[in-house]
Amino acid sequence: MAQARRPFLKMNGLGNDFVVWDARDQPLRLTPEVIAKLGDRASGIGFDQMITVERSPAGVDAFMRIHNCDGSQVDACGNATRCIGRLLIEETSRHVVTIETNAGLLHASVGTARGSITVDMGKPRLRWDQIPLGEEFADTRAIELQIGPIDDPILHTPATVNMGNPHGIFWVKDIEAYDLSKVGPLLEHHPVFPEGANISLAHIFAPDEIRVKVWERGVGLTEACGTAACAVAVAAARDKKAGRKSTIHLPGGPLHIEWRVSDDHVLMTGPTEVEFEGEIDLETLEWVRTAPGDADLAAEAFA
Ligand SMILES: N[C@@H](CCC[C@H](N)C(=O)O)C(=O)O
Repeated sequence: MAQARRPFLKMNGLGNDFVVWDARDQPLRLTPEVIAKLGDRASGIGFDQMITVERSPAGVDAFMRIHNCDGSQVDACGNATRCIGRLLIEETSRHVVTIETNAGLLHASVGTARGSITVDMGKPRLRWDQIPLGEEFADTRAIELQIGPIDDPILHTPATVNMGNPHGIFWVKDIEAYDLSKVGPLLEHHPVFPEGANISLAHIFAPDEIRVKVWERGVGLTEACGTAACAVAVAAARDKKAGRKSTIHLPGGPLHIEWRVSDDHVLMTGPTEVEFEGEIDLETLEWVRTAPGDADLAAEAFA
């Protein structure tokens, strides 16, 4: 049966962008092929992740299903959790909402800076089989892995962290000195990461200030990755390279991360943006913008 035109929202967190469907009353399941077509920036809507908001089986505010733009389904997306948190906070007029994900229940709340949202991303998982890694490593702060010549590796001994999804973090002196679009795919699919991994280059340039560039699993280079920011902050604090609160500077802007001492939870704070509202014909995949987003509305207000 032909599906009617479906409304969607285009949102982003620091340029890490999403198409968001409200499927709470009208279920929506798209094939990986259709998701990949929609995600294509040349011929589709274009996004890093597709987020389907569904009714929560656990009975909390909503369930959030996450697909990368290659069509793969994944368990966690930090920036999208902030975006969905914002929508639910606006909808319910509450200060805190709970979002069910395949990585657990996450709480989103109004952040301290204007317009910002804080998400409690839960506890990082640090054991080799939780990340998961393909073989046993007693210490996941620096695992044996290198690419390039044995005696002069290009990148080596990453820290590994699971924030609901797997992350490998390489400490470097200059994140721009590497072509992450070349080494990223090799590392994402390295056999040491049986489920693949998001790969970060990280440089601590001042106390608790870390510059990060991310190659996202199932996507490629992105402007920002919330779970990577959390993973880097945890890896830095674990290794005493930084304190429990740090600012992670991504190409799209900064995220503030706290790895709370009292309960080991990781809190991520940063902005969200509605880019526009749209509608799509799911038969033909033709889509149109139907309403402006935050930036256009702000511009209109000052015109
Ligand atoms: N952009 C996200 C991470 C999305 C999932 C990731 N690509 C994976 O495959 O694990 C974020 O903000 O965390």
